[in-house]
Amino acid sequence: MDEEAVSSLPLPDAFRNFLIENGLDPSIYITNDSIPRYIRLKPGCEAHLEDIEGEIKCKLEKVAWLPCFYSLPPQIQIARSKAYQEGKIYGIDAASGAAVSALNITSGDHVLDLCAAPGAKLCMILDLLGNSGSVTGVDVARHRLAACRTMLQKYALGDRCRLFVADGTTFSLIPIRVHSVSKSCESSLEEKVDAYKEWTSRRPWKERKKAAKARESAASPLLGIQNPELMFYGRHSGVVGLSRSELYQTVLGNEVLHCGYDKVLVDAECTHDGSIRHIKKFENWGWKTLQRRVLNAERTDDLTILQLLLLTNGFRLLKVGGSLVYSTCSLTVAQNEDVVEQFLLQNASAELLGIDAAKNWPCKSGQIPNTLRFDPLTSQTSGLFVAKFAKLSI
Ligand SMILES: C[S@@+](CC[C@H](N)C(=O)[O-])C[C@H]1O[C@@H](n2cnc3c(N)ncnc32)[C@H](O)[C@@H]1O
Repeated sequence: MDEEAVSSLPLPDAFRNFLIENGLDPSIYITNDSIPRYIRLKPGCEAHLEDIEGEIKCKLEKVAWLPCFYSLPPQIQIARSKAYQEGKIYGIDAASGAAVSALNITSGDHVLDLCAAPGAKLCMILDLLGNSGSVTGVDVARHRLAACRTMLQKYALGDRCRLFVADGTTFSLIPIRVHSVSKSCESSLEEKVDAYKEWTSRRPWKERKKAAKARESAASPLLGIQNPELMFYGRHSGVVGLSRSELYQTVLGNEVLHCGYDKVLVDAECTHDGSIRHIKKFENWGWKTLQRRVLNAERTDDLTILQLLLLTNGFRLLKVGGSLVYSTCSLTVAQNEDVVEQFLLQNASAELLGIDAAKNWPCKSGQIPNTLRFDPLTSQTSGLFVAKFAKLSI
């Protein structure tokens, strides 16, 4: 694409310069306004498809390469529809759906979602698990995780989920199956006094005060590392009946190799440059804010450090034989292939895997074989980078 055509794209200068500095071709965003919206139909709701189409007054096109996904024109609003309000459909980009599919979730898996909020991928993972396994969602941003909790409740998907406000680079809790093995022999009656009861949003004042106090002290660096804040847990998440010490039990050294998660998703914080819908929000907030808060070179250097730390900690919590998907909605090499390369250099037990299902996916290979890149022009989706790793025993 020649320079004139690039400069006529409806993109802010700061963003266009960022793309050029990172060797990205701005022409991939040319189809911007025609990229469809995607929804995922909750399993079991297929019979309602015609009613849903009637409600939103448009035909839903089945996405041939991704089960349960449908596309619709970008201008169609679904938020007011009954199907959306009743949780029969939820919005999730098809590339995000592919990242979750790459995890190959199977019945009974214990899954860790290390950057979970606002929670579209978490919902899909829970959908895929049905009445088995568990999901642990972690996010450092309390308000975003609160939105995630609301989403789980709306779609009635939270039964096997627990949510923690925590830093994913240091989060250390393993899936609850380990606690359930040890709890009968190790817990004293005294500990059981503070056993978790069924979760309710209407917690007594005394309990809320205690939680707020714990949060306050967690903010004070002088008082050392605090337990992550448990923000939500479903009835079958394994939390109900545990004492605090059982919930916050961590494992030592190599134990995690056997007791860790079966699957881990690290959908890392990034510059979001693959998602023009996200970038365009800065039209209202001011392009200067985009430059300062998102595209700033110093901040992106910090981001790549954070991404590597998140990937490393997610992998640490994976059991041997388990698999991890790393994704970002950035298309820069620095936040993707470079992070993957660094990670592989530092982790001899990590193997970069091919993604079988991807043979039919409308995406390109990344700069490292086996990694994938979705972009708006090639894929008719938001931009997304996906890499999958296995944990070997060494
Ligand atoms: C790309 S978004 C995740 C989107 C989410 N997976 C979904 O599908 O809706 C990245 C998330 O990482 C979170 N985050 C940033 N730094 C983090 C950290 N150190 N630990 C855990 N989460 C972090 C952000 O708050 C943000 O919610």
